[in-house]
Amino acid sequence: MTAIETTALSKRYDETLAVDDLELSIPEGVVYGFLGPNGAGKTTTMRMLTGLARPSDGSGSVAGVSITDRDSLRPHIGYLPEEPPLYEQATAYEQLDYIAGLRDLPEEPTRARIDDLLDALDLRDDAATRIADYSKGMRQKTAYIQAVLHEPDVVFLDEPTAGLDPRAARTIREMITDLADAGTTVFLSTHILPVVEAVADTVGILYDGQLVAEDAPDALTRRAATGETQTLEDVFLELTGTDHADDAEARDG
Ligand SMILES: Nc1ncnc2c1ncn2[C@@H]1O[C@H](COP(=O)(O)OP(=O)(O)OP(=O)(O)O)[C@@H](O)[C@H]1O
Repeated sequence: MTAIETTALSKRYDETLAVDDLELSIPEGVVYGFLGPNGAGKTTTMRMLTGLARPSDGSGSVAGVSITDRDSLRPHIGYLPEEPPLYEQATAYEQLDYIAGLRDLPEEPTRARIDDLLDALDLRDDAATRIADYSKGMRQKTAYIQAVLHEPDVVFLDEPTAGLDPRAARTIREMITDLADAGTTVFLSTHILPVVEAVADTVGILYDGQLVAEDAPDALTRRAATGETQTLEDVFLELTGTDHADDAEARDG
């Protein structure tokens, strides 16, 4: 089964066509690196795929569930947004217990899982401190645990390593790979290209709401004509540079 499928998925905000006829077909157990310049439509896409924004046109399904059926979608997905919703007055323990309760997770294995994840991210010693007193990285770790706690089929991660120290960033990269190895599909949006190079099976590049490239990272960076290898950054800059901007201008008038 495909984990994420969209057909002509589009989102318009007044004059702005934020996502334009997006076609995705992402198999289960894949890490999909979703790249694009600022304003390309990545967050809008993720908000549609997680049921938080209604498509203007087109359709999509995640884990076999229509993205417009938000209640049915919820147990199947986890989402780490750019600005995660956390209760400032709660401790990480309280926050994660609360989320576990909302999701009706069984108490005992969930508590052990929370401890394991807190340990892995080196947050257990601070788990009884109020989130209001956390650093950006500590918040990010809490939000990451919140997104994967219920072992969803598909996880959407927006800049998961933002604000993390190198050790924590590496742990998250390893966790992403482990998730995919266990059959979870990871939809990863980040501007940190080495993270994508390290973990993604497939890379999609969004520009002006449209998918302008999609392939395995090594296929994207290999220049078929010359046999040379480019970096992912070279490919990104080439595909989202002035040539495409001219195309987009010509298309939109
Ligand atoms: N709620 C909204 N109302 C109006 N326009 C919006 C809204 N959300 C996004 N947009 C517009 O849609 C376009 C795509 O925005 P989006 O946030 O999806 O981009 P992005 O690729 O996530 O960018 P970044 O890398 O900067 O996070 C932008 O032109 C943005 O101004």
